[in-house]
Parts: sequence; structure tokens; C-alpha cells
Amino acid sequence: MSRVSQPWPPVPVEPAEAHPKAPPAGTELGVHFGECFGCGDEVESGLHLRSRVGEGQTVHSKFTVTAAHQGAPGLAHGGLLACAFDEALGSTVGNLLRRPAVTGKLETDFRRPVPVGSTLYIATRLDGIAGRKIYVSADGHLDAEDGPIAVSARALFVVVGFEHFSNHGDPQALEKLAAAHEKAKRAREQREWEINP
Ligand SMILES: CCCCCCCCCCCC(=O)SCCNC(=O)CCNC(=O)[C@H](O)C(C)(C)COP(=O)(O)OP(=O)(O)OC[C@H]1O[C@@H](n2cnc3c(N)ncnc32)[C@H](O)[C@@H]1OP(=O)(O)O
Repeated sequence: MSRVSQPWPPVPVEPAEAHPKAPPAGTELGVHFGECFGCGDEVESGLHLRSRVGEGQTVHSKFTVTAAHQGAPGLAHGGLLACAFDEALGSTVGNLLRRPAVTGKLETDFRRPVPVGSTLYIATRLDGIAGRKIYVSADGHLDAEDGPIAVSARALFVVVGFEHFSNHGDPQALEKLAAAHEKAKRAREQREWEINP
């Protein structure tokens, strides 16, 4: 099997313009759900991936590989690395486009082993949109933003209605999440009012 990839995006696309209310470059993106394996701070063995908006249609994420993420002794599990990319790519789509979307297809190229203790710096870019289909890709650099590429990924996200999550997920958890977001929004508005009434 050759490493030569198919053209990307695989179909003609429109440029993926960030939503007018997308967070600007430099913004640290918070945890979108505390119990998320990718970013949640309530999951002890999770990835605790952290992301920052970059210039253009990009997001920079990073996570440190721990013993809980091993496949072979001392090395990150490939599926775990794919999970990190799913999170980084999904966070890029959600935050920059502000449209609910789920992963339809995720393709990974594992180029170098990723040892426990190393940090993967994942640079993600929006590649284009075709109707409900959003194409996005990323490179994971080992131990520095300009380190060697250890893993690359390309994905198709498909825009869905919010009912996707209420019909198929846990409605009670969704309500809890919505209430937490509302509380955070009110606190932010209150802070802004105190600074600049
Ligand atoms: C601030 C917030 C932060 C938010 C931060 C969030 C970070 C979390 C990141 C984690 C994200 C996840 O893991 S999400 C969880 C993993 N993913 C899932 O559970 C998705 C499960 N799959 C599905 O529910 C469904 O198959 C869908 C929704 C993907 C598609 O179903 P559908 O709605 O019926 O639409 P369908 O017509 O089939 O597909 C729409 C178009 O996409 C194409 N398409 C669909 N799947 C594929 C595919 N695998 N490969 C090629 N093409 C595909 C179809 O051909 C079609 O093209 P055309 O005919 O239009 O040309």
C-alpha cells in the first residue's frame, strides 16, 4: 500500500469562512464538556487536550501522553492518538464555524511513534465546505510546534441539527450542560458590566 494520498478535499468545496462571532486568534478555548474524554477536566485518564485559536482558519491544540494512554509499553496507543485528532478537529469545526457537526470520517497517518511523556502539538485547519460536509485536517508535531510530524489526520464532519444530540445522546446531561453554559455566560456578562458599565 502506498502512502500517496487521494486529493483533499475529495470534492469541490467553498472556502470555510469563520463565523462572525467565532473567537479571535489567541483565544484559549475552554472545555466544551467536563466529561469529554478528549478535553474534559472531570476525566482523570482523559487527554486533557487544550486548544487556542490561531491565525486564519486554524486552531492549535496540545496534549501530553501519559501511561494511561499506552498501547505498546511506553508508546501511545494509535486509537488514542486518533481520539486526540477527533477532538482537535471537532473543536476547530465547532468553535470556528459555530455549527453543530459530528465526525463522519476520520483518516490518520501514523508516521512516527509517540512516546509516553511526549507532548503532541496539533495544528488544525479548515479546508472547505460542501453543503453539510466540512473538510478539516491536522498535523501532530512531536514535542514542539515545529517538531517532526508524528501523526496527520483528515476528516469529514457532517452538520447535524441539535436533535441529533437530544435524540441519540443523554438529554439530562445535555440540560445540565446547557445550564452550565448559561451560568458561565451570565457570569461573563456580569464581569463585563463591572469593568465597563
Ligand atoms: C463550541 C463547540 C465545541 C464542540 C467541540 C466538539 C469536540 C468533540 C469532537 C468529537 C466529535 C465526535 O467524535 S462525533 C461522534 C462520532 N460520530 C458519530 O457518532 C456520527 C455517527 N454518524 C451519523 O450520525 C450519521 O452517519 C451522520 C450524521 C454523519 C450522517 O448521516 P445523515 O445526517 O443521514 O447524512 P448523510 O446523507 O448520510 O450524509 C451527509 C453527506 O455526508 C456524506 N457522508 C456521510 N458520512 C460519510 C463518510 N463516512 N464518508 C464519506 N461521505 C460521508 C454523505 O455521502 C452525504 O453527502 P452528500 O450526499 O450530501 O454529497
